[in-house]
Amino acid sequence: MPERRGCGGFGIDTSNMSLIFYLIRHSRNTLLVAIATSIISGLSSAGLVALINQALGVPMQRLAELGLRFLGLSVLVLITRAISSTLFMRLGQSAKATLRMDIIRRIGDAPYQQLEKQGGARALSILTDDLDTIVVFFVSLPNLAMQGAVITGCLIYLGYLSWQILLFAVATVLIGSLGFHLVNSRAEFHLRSSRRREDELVKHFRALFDGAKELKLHRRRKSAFIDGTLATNVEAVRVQRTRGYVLYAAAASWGSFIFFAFIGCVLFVLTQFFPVSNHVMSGYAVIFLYMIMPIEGLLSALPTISSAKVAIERIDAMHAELRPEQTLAANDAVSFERIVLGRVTHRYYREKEDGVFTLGPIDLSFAAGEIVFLIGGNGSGKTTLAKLITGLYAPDSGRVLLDGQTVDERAREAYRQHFSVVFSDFFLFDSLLGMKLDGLDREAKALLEALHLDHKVKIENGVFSTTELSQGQRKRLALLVAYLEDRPFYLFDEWAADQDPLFKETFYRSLLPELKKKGKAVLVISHDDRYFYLADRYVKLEYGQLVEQGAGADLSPSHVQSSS
Ligand SMILES: Nc1ncnc2c1ncn2[C@@H]1O[C@H](COP(=O)(O)OP(=O)(O)OP(=O)(O)O)[C@@H](O)[C@H]1O
Repeated sequence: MPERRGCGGFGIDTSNMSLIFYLIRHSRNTLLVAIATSIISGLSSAGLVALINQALGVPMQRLAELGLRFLGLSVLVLITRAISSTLFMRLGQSAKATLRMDIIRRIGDAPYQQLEKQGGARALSILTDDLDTIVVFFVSLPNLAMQGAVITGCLIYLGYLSWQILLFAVATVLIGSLGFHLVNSRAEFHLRSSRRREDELVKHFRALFDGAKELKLHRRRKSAFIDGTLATNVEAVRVQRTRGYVLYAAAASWGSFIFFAFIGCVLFVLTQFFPVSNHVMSGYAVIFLYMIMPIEGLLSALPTISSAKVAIERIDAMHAELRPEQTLAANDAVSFERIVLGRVTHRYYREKEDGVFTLGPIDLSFAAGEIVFLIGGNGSGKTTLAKLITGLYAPDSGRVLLDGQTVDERAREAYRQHFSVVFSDFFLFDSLLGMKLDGLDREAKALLEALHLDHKVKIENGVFSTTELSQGQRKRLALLVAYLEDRPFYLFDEWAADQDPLFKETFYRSLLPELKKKGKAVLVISHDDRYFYLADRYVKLEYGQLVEQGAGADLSPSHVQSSS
């Protein structure tokens, strides 16, 4: 049975499950122990208050016995608090690691088209800020649980002293929560908006580095970008965050006010209607004093809880959007005879221009041992066609056939393993990832020499000594990686554009024929018209349509002859 891929990380399909539930399930036992110890610790603290109050009213000879119980409870508080803090700390970090790997795997499994559309800014911001927010929440959980337990314990003791007061306390909590809920939902709205703004900011932060040359060379551009675009976004985040936190502060003040109003009503009003003994009265006072800290603690933790909620929503949303490709696991492809494109199309919808670019319908075929040149003007759709041919894009309509078999979603991952590609916007990893190491260094060194890179780059255990090279040299290194991949279909997107004339010659006259001789299919996207005639076949695109094709020899080399 072929292995089915495309599930969430850790082999669990999390697609229909909120991540937080997945996390809770993932570490259920630890979480249960951590919560239980927090509650025990909180209740024991409340027990200490009850003991203190009891001690105020008992005869001297019972003090020793109460003292022993007090000592026992104190030790219990100490141990349970230490256990719960440690466990929650570990849970926080493991939640972060789990979520991080889960998101990374999701991104790895998502269709290229989706990644291209989404861009990296939001994912980066989730992988850093949102996950940190969740850790902060986990770390504050033991305190929250303990404070909750202290309050519950105090309320129970209050109920034991007087059930009427308990009822009044419950009514107060309900009224308090109602007001709090109204403020909180508004504060969350501001938090959400500010997080979205921050995604934009991450994009601009990148431009600050990627566009450093363009900014340095143009003072007004730099000032428009920094004082305009960036400052506007930074300011918008400041305003929204401030509004959110001010609302939380208002909610916390409201909570405090309600609590003190409750104490005032009990001590100064209700005791008039339900007279109590001095002992019960002092019990109320001790409980109220003891409850102030945890209540303030809970109220000040509101932003942490809400931020974690927003972070989880964002992770869930990204999870839902990054639908993994339902592919079968793929091995390296050995060979193929023919790849056929049957009336394939691809459309880009351009929101800003309110228009579409349509490539196709295109009929094409490629055979092993053949060199094909893909030519055409800028924006005619050559790179888009390359992404369709290599399986990075699924056709919007039409189909791709590999040796007569339709390449559907399940087969696409295996299909992609047929291609070694150097795109014009290629990315160069600093090591030969995913390749077998035996003999690799030797082969790579020979290629470094052939590509005149041996004086610049060394290779040791598949790791390049540097990738800090000129653009043309980096392209040669990318070509080396493609060579070592040794796959049946080679695609070069304007590879020779950055090469000096000598290397252009080597590329078109030696490297390409060599690949052909090895039985590889080769597709070369090129604007070098002086070499077009070297192709076995050429295809020409204009405005997304295949307008011309024929034998390379039909394209006159007169240009070459006259210039040489
Ligand atoms: N990711 C994208 N989203 C939306 N439109 C796109 C995207 N990529 C390309 N396009 C549009 O599709 C058209 C074809 O682009 P493509 O990169 O395929 O052209 P090309 O023939 O490779 O051009 P060049 O010779 O300049 O590299 C262009 O008009 C471009 O604006």
